[in-house]
Order: sequence, then structure tokens, then C-alpha cells
Amino acid sequence: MLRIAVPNKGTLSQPASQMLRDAGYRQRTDPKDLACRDEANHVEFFYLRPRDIATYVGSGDLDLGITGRDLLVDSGVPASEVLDLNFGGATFRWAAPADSDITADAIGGRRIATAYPGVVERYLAERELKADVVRLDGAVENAVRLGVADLIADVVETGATLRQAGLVTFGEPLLRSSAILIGRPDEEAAGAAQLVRRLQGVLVARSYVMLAYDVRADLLDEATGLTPGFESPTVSPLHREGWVAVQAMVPRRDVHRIMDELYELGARAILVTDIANCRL
Ligand SMILES: Nc1ncnc2c1ncn2[C@@H]1O[C@H](COP(=O)(O)OP(=O)(O)OP(=O)(O)O)[C@@H](O)[C@H]1O
Ligand SMILES: O=P(O)(O)OC[C@H]1O[C@H](OP(=O)(O)OP(=O)(O)O)[C@H](O)[C@@H]1O
Ligand SMILES: [Mg+2]
Repeated sequence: MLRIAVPNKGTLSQPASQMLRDAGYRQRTDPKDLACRDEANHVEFFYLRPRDIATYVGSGDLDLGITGRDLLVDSGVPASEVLDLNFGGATFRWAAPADSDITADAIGGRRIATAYPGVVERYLAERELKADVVRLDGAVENAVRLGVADLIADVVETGATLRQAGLVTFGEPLLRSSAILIGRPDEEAAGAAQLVRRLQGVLVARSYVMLAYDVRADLLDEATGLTPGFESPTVSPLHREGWVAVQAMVPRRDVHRIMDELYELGARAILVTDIANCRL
């Protein structure tokens, strides 16, 4: 049985379970449950703190896990990224009071508050900088005004928490994070490839839609130029002479622009449908 770690709480928890459900797996129904067996798919899920998930996967006690890229880096554990899951996006950034003179080049020697000391220490070590890293559990944005640090390094999503604390970001992000599937490097557990394929199916279904339209055959090259599809568009004859029907996957974010352009070209009966799931 494949054994998989899933966040039990926090930002990543609900979307991680939803993605597994969309991939056809059974998930816990009570948010307090610690495990859930999916007999039909030969998978068992364990609900763990996202921060601890790399530890279980790195040690080989669990086969795969869903966590944040920043948490994996912070753990320093020998687990590796298998698939970017495209949710839970955030940057990890430096921030200081708006009136502070601290810049990215002048971090050495300062007091840095963070809940991700592994990420910060790796950054400092790579640049041979020394600084005093103050490890906190959360609400790190309070650290400067309360006097325990000169700057912070923290997760920034909307930036609302920083603004509320009178802090501004500076320098390049230390890293860009999102939810990822992690596994052991150079080791693939039995059944892992199927789970990865299912998740890839969900990712494609979320970011593409199916577009169908009718167009005059002499405009087909121009039309399929707008809708090249994933591999190649499907073109079928229509009863109406000189016309063809086209079907192609298009990126969801571009679909309205593409429909406008197809209409202007002369295509008609332009229909969009969601893809529930797929294997490409
Ligand atoms: N707005 C956000 N706040 C915190 N973490 C976020 C946010 N958006 C994405 N993430 C990601 O979620 C992971 C942190 O999740 P975690 O559950 O540890 O913290 P949390 O969601 O802040 O919950 P809590 O602080 O209540 O424990 C990281 O990978 C982080 O990059
Ligand atoms: O850029 P924003 O959209 O404001 O989101 C980022 C903030 O949200 C999280 O805090 P959380 O509410 O989880 O509290 P915590 O610091 O106790 O983890 C995170 O640690 C940042 O503080
Ligand atoms: Mg938090």
C-alpha cells in the first residue's frame, strides 16, 4: 500500500485534500481524523503538520507527501520535489519597517526573526554572511515593533499582514513557494507513478478547457493557428459543404480572447466545456 502524507491543518490542508479527491482518492470526512485508507486504490493517507511532512518522507517512513516548497527547503531533509501542484503559492521575503535603512546588501550582523530558520541560514551561508537568526513560531510580523529583531523573513501572500505591521519588503524573494508533491530522491515507490499521473491529470483539467467550433475549410489553417491544441486539433467534416468542425484544448486563461478571435475570423458555434479529468 502506498503511504502518503497530507497537511492536516493550515493553508495547504483543504486544497491538498480537494486535489486528491479530484484525482479519485478517498479523503477523510472529519478534519480531526489522522489517517484514511483508500482500499480500492491501495493508498493510505496520513494527516500531518505540513512542517513535519518532509521528515516522514525523507526518512522513508512515508512514500510521498504534499507540503510547501519553502517547508521542504527549511527542513533540510533529503526529500525531493516530484510535482508542482499549483496551489498555495506564496513568496518568502525580507521585510523591515518602512523607515528602516536595511537593504538586501546589509543583512549581515542584523537580528532576523523568522519561522523558517533553515531557509534563512541557507541564504546566509551561501553568501558567507553572519547574522543573528531569531526563531519564532508565527506572527513574525510583530517581532520588529516588539524589539526582538531588526528585520523579518516570512511568507508573503497578499502582503496584508506586512502592511498592517508597518513593514515593507525589500530585495529579491529568497524563494517562490507553492504546494508540491515530494518523494525520496532516486526512489520510486510501487504505485507512485499512477498517483503522479492522476495528479497531472487534475492539473491539466484545471488549467485547460475544451473548445469546439465550426469554421470554413479555407480558414482552417488560420483557425487552428489560434487553437493548436495540446498535440494537434481534431478536425471533422460537417454536413454543410465547405465547413469543418474543430476540437482543441486551450489554456483556460486565454479562452475568451481566443473565442473573440475565432468569431472575428468567421468561426461559429464556438462552445467551451470544462475537462473533468484527463490522461494525456
Ligand atoms: N497566506 C499564507 N500564509 C501562510 N502560509 C501560506 C500562505 N499561502 C501559502 N502558504 C504556504 O503554506 C505553508 C505553510 O503552511 P502552515 O500550515 O505551516 O502554515 P499556515 O497555513 O500559516 O497555518 P498555521 O500558521 O495556522 O499553522 C507554506 O508552504 C507556505 O508557503
Ligand atoms: O501576505 P498575507 O496574505 O498577509 O499572508 C502571509 C501571512 O499569513 C501567514 O500568517 P498566519 O495568519 O498563518 O499566522 P502565523 O504567522 O501565526 O502563521 C504568514 O505567516 C504571513 O504572516
Ligand atoms: Mg501561519
